[in-house]
Amino acid sequence: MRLPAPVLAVTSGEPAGIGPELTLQLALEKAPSARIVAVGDPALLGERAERLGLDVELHALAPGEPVPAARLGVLPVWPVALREPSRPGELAVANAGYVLETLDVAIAACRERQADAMVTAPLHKGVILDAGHAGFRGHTEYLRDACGADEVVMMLASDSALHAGQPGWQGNAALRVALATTHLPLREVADAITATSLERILRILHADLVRWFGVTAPRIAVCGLNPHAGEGGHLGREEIEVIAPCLERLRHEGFALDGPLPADTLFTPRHLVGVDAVLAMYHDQGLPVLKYAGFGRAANVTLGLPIIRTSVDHGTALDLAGRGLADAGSLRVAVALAAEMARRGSIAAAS
Ligand SMILES: NC(=O)c1ccc[n+]([C@@H]2O[C@H](COP(=O)([O-])OP(=O)(O)OC[C@H]3O[C@@H](n4cnc5c(N)ncnc54)[C@H](O)[C@@H]3O)[C@@H](O)[C@H]2O)c1
Ligand SMILES: N[C@H](C(=O)O)[C@H](O)COP(=O)(O)O
Repeated sequence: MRLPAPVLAVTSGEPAGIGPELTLQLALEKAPSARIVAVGDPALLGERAERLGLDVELHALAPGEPVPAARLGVLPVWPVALREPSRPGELAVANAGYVLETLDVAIAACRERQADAMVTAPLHKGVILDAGHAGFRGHTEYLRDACGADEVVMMLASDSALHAGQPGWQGNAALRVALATTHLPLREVADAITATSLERILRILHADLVRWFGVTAPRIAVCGLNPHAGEGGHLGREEIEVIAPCLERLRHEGFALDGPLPADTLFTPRHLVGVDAVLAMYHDQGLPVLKYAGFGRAANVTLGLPIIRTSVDHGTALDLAGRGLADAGSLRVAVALAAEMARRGSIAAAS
């Protein structure tokens, strides 16, 4: 069955960061896997294209106008107006509302089936908080709330094809790291890991590995929270009181779960053999490993949403913005992953 190329709404992210220039590069792909529509300010994108000498023609779409087939050098745009002009590397609180509006446009388009998936270029959490959007934590949490989901799971996945070819790589071709907690101060992490939250997260991770990644019987390795997974209770009791009982309950339902394991050795190549995903207990337990193994060659995906959302594995890189130095590799992986997920979704819906 030949399906039409999926439509991906790509939010161009923090206007002072590298998001706009990376988004423009998508129009220069010779073999695009999807129909891309950027969400952002056409004047901003035009200014960045000119500054960097990128030969991209912007095509602002009118409301209801269909997203055209991909054409080299042409970038369709769903226009959102900047609140004030933006300069590379200079954050402006006035534009925080603009960034959030780009997300709202993409979320609505996915929910109304005008887009098959959304892909997000990086935003700057600090400037959104400085602008007064109290409680903002990141795309993941914003999407959870906007879509009315009880729980979502952040997972970063390295691109297996690109990754396996890298010199020196000895681990699994693909590494997937999901998080039990996301953007929380470390001080709050232990209290946030409860039997209920952990069980919900493992159910979402298991179901979405099957649904979106074609893993028939996922095997998930689960990190402990404390050093050496608590050293038998001497270095913390969360493993004994919360994590292990939760894993045991789910094993009775047939889940293939290893752990809780000491995170330092779990992430060694030998222990990752046959593992489909690792569940880390917090952001900086899991993501440094993934980023060490494949920064710029991995994508972030939000599991448990009613829509498809992927993102880059990096931030706004204000130091590189407007200089043409930013690597678009992760955005390409995020686009390829979203396109693949959209195709899987269409095939499942058609069968
Ligand atoms: N998906 C997202 O929206 C996302 C992801 C991560 C961080 N962030 C946000 O970005 C902001 C800045 O975060 P940070 O400084 O910790 O991380 P960062 O990823 O922006 O920068 C870290 C380092 O990596 C480099 N780098 C980042 N992206 C690169 C690219 N594409 N090509 C080449 N080099 C690149 C930067 O120049 C810098 O040296 C923060 O507000 C953070 O919350 C957003
Ligand atoms: N935790 C992500 C990372 O380090 O790559 C990043 O902060 C993005 O998170 P959101 O997708 O929730 O914005």
